[in-house]
Amino acid sequence: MIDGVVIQPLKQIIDERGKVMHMIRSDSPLFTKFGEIYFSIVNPGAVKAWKRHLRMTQHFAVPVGKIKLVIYDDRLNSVSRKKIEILEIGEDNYHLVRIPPLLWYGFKGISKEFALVANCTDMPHEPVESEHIDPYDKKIPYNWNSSDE
Ligand SMILES: Cc1cn([C@H]2C[C@H](O)[C@@H](COP(=O)(O)OP(=O)(O)O[C@H]3O[C@H](C)C(=O)[C@H](O)[C@H]3O)O2)c(=O)[nH]c1=O
Repeated sequence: MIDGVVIQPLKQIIDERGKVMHMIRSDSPLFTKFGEIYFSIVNPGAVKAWKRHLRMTQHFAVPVGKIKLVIYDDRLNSVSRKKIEILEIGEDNYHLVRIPPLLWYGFKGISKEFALVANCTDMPHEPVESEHIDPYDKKIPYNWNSSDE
């Protein structure tokens, strides 16, 4: 596991009318501070990568569809430096994932229909505190065309 990444199963309360899907609450040990909640839609097969936030901690949940979420640690003094974490999360494997600042991450839509990524952050979005590199940049040892088998 990459140092600082937390993966927590989330509850779904299902009945004949639909369901309630938990995400995060202020008395959760994962919660620090509220910044913003926004949603990212990922089309099937689309890759949104690589991104890195300098100050923002993010909490992802995917209540619709499914994504492959890949996180890469190249933090200089990290105990998990050079480690890659590959997770498949979505409505059928419903989890909250905390991504601390300074980790590279990206995700790919792997469901038949679009996936919806809900992101609860500890600060409002600021374009200057995030960095982006090409999904196929050799700096990150992961191939988005890989089946990960
Ligand atoms: C988040 C945001 C984005 N934008 C603009 C910037 C781009 O021109 C466009 C698409 O943004 P981006 O390519 O970053 O979208 P996603 O790939 O869905 O990523 C977003 O949602 C995932 C989950 C992340 O983790 C990112 O940090 C977050 O930016 O919207 C804004 O103008 N305001 C905003 O608050």
